[in-house]
Amino acid sequence: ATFGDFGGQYVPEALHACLRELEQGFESAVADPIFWKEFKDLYSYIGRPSSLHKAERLTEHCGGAQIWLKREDLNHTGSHKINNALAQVLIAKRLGKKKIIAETGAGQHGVATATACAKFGLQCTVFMGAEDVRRQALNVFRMRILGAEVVAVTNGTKTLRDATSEAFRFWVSNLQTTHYVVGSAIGPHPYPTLVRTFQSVIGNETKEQFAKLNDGRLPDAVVACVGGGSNSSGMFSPFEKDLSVKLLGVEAGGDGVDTAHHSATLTVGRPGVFHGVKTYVLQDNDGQVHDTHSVSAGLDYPGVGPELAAWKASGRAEFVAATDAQALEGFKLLSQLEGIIPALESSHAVYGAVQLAKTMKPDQHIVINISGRGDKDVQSVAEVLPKL
Ligand SMILES: Cc1ncc(COP(=O)(O)O)c(/C=N/[C@H](C(=O)O)[C@@H](O)C(C)C)c1O
Repeated sequence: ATFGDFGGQYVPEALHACLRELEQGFESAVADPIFWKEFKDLYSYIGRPSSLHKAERLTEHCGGAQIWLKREDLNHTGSHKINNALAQVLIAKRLGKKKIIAETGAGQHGVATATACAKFGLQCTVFMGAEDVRRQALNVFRMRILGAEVVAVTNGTKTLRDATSEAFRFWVSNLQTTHYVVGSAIGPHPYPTLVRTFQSVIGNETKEQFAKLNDGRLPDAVVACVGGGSNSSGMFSPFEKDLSVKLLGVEAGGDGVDTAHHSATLTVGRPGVFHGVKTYVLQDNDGQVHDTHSVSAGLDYPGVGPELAAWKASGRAEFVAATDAQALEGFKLLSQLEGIIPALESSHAVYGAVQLAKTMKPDQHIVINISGRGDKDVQSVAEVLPKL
């Protein structure tokens, strides 16, 4: 399946059989009411539906649109990652897999996968760049306490792209027994479709909750941060056909998109193949993939989901970048105006939404997806707190 010119399976022959098996497992699961009942039975474990409520003081601060918050940070384990991890582990069980592997950067996806494996009794190994092991130590402790093995990956830049490459290398030689739970809407088909399908619980709930609170109407804009693209495609996809709803994705502008230190793949990248899929990539003129930077580990990735690349190409969604400093501003605003400490990843969406809200009228409405909570980040923010 492709998304316009994007998507596909650019992988070695060795992976074709297991991707076909996964595609069949995914399609039979989504067609099976028993699977959806199993998934729905997990809602009380996750804490679904996550709440949608007004951000009164943030709205007042901006003096423009009414701002609403979709609280994926309140899910069990602290982010939206649990939605996809649980669904993929259910599918792995239906495929008779005994072992689960995952990659992680911020550690949230690793914790979500370790949690799902503890819940369903599968062996779990998480690959994590050694640099990320250092900067997200809290989540490494959590993964280990949950019974997962954490493999610190020391080659390359020791961050997410190396962890993902290592996870694929391990998977190729363990295909029969192992399912790779990919953490974002990236990778070869069927992963982008599969991950977006399970994350679209975010946008579907938002649409229903907002209508109930606002006489059946739609919001005027929905905003989400963009790393690999799972929380954004999950929030955007249910609104894709509602053309009156603006879709705004906020990427990691790092030290500035005019510098070499950022992860703004859709803002300044261009079409290419990366991690098995045709999408947008941050690359130089010879196609060498750039090293990236972001204050948030979860957005620190040179690729992005092919569905977002197609929405950029078609103009259905708009993408902007927020720098590290602007994300820290968003982190501070939500903490001090709403009493909610957001993940640094989500802080990018807060900043982008605040800028947009200021250009809109008080009778218009914006929903921000708060993809995760900031406990994991308070240590690194504390270092820059005086400047906050
Ligand atoms: C709280 C939070 N918010 C947003 C993101 C960005 O991931 P997407 O929603 O897939 O764009 C993340 C991404 N976290 C991943 C992780 O925890 O491993 C990330 O580092 C990798 C899966 C890409 C996140 O943790």
